[in-house]
Amino acid sequence: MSALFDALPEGPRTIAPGAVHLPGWLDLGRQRELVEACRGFGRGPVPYRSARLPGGHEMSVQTLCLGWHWQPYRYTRTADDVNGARVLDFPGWLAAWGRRALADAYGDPAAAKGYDPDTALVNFYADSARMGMHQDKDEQADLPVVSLSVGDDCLFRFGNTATRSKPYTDIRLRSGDLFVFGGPARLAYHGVPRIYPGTADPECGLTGGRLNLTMRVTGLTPLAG
Ligand SMILES: O=C(O)CCC(=O)C(=O)O
Ligand SMILES: [Fe+2]
Repeated sequence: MSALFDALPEGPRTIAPGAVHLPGWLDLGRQRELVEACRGFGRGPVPYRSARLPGGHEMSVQTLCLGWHWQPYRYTRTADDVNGARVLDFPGWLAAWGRRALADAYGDPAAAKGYDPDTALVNFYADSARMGMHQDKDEQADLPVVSLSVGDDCLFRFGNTATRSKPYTDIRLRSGDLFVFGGPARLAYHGVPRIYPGTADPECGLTGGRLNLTMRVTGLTPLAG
């Protein structure tokens, strides 16, 4: 296990082949660092916003993107549904966290070494925000998604690759938890049916709500978009 991060209070839990939950992967100091970084991203050229779905419905989470801008359901370099600005570059330190996450989740440092995420979606959930069951399938690469959570606990529902309904596993994701899904679980449906307000340790850097960052490999070329 990495020296940069505290020893895990519980070991990794395999939820499905390719899907691993590592409770408490980020210590409180790292959680605060991530919160601070995400606050800083919001002062960048593109603010957090609630994405609008093609049917007109606005998502209840507020999202900011790094590297590539995601809008339902595609990636572009500029935030065309916000203010047209180019999103911030994907930070090198975050890619390093992603490699460490993969090494810890799968116990395969060699495979983790080549992981080079080029986009991240940072989601902020207020108390009543939620995210419906969906697949992360706008990427053109099949490399794993690395998910980090800080702030209030949530109910995270991790399902199967065929339908948005059962069978699924309900997991409580807490501040500092890492969840990785790749391989046969890469296209599994997942969602966040609820947040548990007031459950975060204020020392994590967030006094309310939940922050989740997922990093991914788009498989898009830098000249596109
Ligand atoms: O908030 C989470 O834990 C999941 C977020 C998610 O599924 C997404 O951004 O695609
Ligand atoms: Fe997702």
